[in-house]
Amino acid sequence: MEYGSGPARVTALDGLSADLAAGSFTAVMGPSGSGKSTLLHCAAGLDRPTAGHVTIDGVRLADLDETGLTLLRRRRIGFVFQSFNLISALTAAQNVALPLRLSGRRVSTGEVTAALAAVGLADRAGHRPVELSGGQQQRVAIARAMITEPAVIFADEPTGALDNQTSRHVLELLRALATDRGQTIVMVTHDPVAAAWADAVLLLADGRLADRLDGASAEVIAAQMARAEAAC
Ligand SMILES: Nc1ncnc2c1ncn2[C@@H]1O[C@H](COP(=O)(O)OP(=O)(O)OP(=O)(O)O)[C@@H](O)[C@H]1O
Repeated sequence: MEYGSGPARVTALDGLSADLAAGSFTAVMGPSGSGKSTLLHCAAGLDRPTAGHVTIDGVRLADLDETGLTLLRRRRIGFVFQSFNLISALTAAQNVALPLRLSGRRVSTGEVTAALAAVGLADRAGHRPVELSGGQQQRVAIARAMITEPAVIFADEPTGALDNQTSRHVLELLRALATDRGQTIVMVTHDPVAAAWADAVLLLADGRLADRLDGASAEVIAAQMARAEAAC
């Protein structure tokens, strides 16, 4: 994936190839500028790579026009961001229902209540984001991401703004989505403790896949990260 042209050209991803199995939980790590966000954006169909291709749930993204891509994102992909990105004027329940409304599906209260219950917030359905803690807001964001039963959930630093205890709760939820519901989770993180919840860690350096760690502990991940940062 290249940005810009001429002397301003930047190769953000270079020859990176990864196959993420359905129902797997993958963490993406690497020094600042190593291409993590670019990878997430390309993989989620938010950016089109200048070369190479992305296949999600059997669909080649390059074969879709903008409308097709938008529909795929709405129906097959969920997003969770570091800053929660909830709509402040809407209640928790209305925020969770939004992806269903956007994809033109009828919204049943039962469905929304079930999603909020799955993240432990059944009793906060009528609260607006400002009336919820950071961890509760992130759990609403996860309920919103899972309501369409997407094939893949992309999470960009989902615990970056949370304390340890609250992060743990959010990571348990993401882990359960992969293990219990077979959803594929791809999470960018700087935190080796968060990454240790994943099945595998992709370590990027300079837009390339520098290493892949399977089932590694937080200590092993931290040591590899330190090595990668020292090499930068
Ligand atoms: N829109 C853009 N235009 C030009 N260059 C870009 C653009 N987006 C990213 N880049 C460049 O591509 C490279 C990878 O950036 P990216 O944001 O993917 O890194 P990152 O690993 O997510 O970094 P961080 O941890 O700091 O968020 C960087 O050199 C960055 O400057």
